[in-house]
Amino acid sequence: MNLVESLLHALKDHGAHEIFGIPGDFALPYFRIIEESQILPLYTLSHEPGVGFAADATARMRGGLGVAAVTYGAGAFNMVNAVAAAYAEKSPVVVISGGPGKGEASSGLLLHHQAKTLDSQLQIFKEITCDQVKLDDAARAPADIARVLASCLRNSEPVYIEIPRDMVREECAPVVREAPRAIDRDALAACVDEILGRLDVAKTPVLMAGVEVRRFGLEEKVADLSRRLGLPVVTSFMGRGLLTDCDAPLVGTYMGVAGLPDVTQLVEGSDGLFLLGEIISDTNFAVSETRIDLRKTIQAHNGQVTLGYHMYANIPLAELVDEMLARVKASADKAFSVAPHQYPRGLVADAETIAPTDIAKAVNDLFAEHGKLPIASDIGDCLFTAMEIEQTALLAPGYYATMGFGVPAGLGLQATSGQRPLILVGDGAFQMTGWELGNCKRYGWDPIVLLFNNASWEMLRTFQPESGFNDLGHWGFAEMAAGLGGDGVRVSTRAELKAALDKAIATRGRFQLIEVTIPRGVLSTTLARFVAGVKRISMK
Ligand SMILES: Cc1ncc(Cc2c([C@H](C)O)sc(CCOP(=O)(O)OP(=O)(O)O)c2C)c(N)n1
Ligand SMILES: [Mg+2]
Repeated sequence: MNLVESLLHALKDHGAHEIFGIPGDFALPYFRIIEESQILPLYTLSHEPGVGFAADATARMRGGLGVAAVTYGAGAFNMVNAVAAAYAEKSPVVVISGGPGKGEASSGLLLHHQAKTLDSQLQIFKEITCDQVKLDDAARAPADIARVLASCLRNSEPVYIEIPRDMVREECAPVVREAPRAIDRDALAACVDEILGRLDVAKTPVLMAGVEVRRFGLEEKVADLSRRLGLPVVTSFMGRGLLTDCDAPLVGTYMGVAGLPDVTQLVEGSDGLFLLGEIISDTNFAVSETRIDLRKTIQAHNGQVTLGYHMYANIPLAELVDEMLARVKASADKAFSVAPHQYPRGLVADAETIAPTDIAKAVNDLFAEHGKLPIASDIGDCLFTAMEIEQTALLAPGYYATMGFGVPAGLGLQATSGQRPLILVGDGAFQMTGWELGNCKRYGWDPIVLLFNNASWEMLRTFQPESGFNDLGHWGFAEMAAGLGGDGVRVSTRAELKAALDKAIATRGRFQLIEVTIPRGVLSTTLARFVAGVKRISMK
């Protein structure tokens, strides 16, 4: 077996299901082996940011590893932002880059695609990955690959693998998975004792499920644990979509001043807030009505548990949840029932213009009639609108907040799960990566795309209305769909929106782009609450 085949088998063995990529001359040799070996399916896209976002989405949607394959220099550097997003949001993406062969590295010439030194790329990716390797020694390669892929899964963070292009066909032994790292069982037991003790004395304990619960495949177990403990469950803004298909007492999404008052009160009034797998970020906690004293919370994330002023190191989330389940038996007297939140429905299909919350109503009506679709959302008001849509699987960069994620993530979602996605994207973000829809026809993907066209960087305008640079003008997105291989329609009234969604859900095999004209300055209910809340807090 050659070195690339050994890597591909290892990727599959560690949970990769497909590869997204764009080749280059430094990558052609290893792409050839991907293509001829058929070990993992390869999907090529048009721009490396899309490759990174799509690979990230496959890991978020299905678990396991996402794989983004690129060429050296221009390709890899083009993907830095998407990998940074995956790192920030703890998504296990394996970055594979072709690289200069060992012979050419010593040619004394500056190589094309080289930035500063030949190692600059590796150095830059060290800042946004948890482990790295350059496969320049076939004898060492199996152990190096095992180490790096184990790091990727253990930390749920991206890793970087560079393949010198003259190494790809070197004979290489199969990769043997690293043994799981041992943990201190006594420390784990003491930690669980302390957590259960804290929760037991709390009058209003609450469990907040964060993204690590999904990343480590723990949703069902966490739902079971919350029922046994009799804890109401909320998700953070980033964690929206978690536990959707589980039998958990899920109250809603905590968004501080921008969220539902009863959820905000439940979280901010709790004397036992258990943050499980949560990223302690500003988008999750900075807009609290009453500042949450994080020192009084129980925080389990990044492989450690913090209670008050002390911390238990090396407590993997999966081990913690398993140990708690082993200690807490089901107890009917702690059963906790939650009145399901009523999301807006019943769009009036009339000649009125469309507000983002009308879009949420139309989608909720569609879900009620045809069943739910998983959602991939970009950032902007489309993501705030997603908070008004029924709970469903949701992929979105809710913390790192990069634009451009939505469309490629929807393609990755459909490629890895086979499910038809609903993509929510603003006009500004669509201008960045929306063109990846042109790849749908080759692969038979047929997302439904709701393009929120307010002809503006509206989120920026809400905070700086005096700036004219937020005006984007009207692009004819609907007319462009046909040229990209899909169907496009522009809608300006609520009746047109309903008709367009009815047609889209009934049409398979071609992407359906619905360009929704939204009057300038009209925000979703959630974003309006967020802006008012942030302004109110900033004046305190
Ligand atoms: C890659 C990238 N570039 C710039 C930004 C800054 C930024 C926002 C965040 C705050 O940093 S929100 C926003 C405007 C988004 O416009 P659009 O997609 O049309 O959505 P909407 O009109 O609903 O705002 C920008 C430019 C970003 N988040 N990501
Ligand atoms: Mg916009």
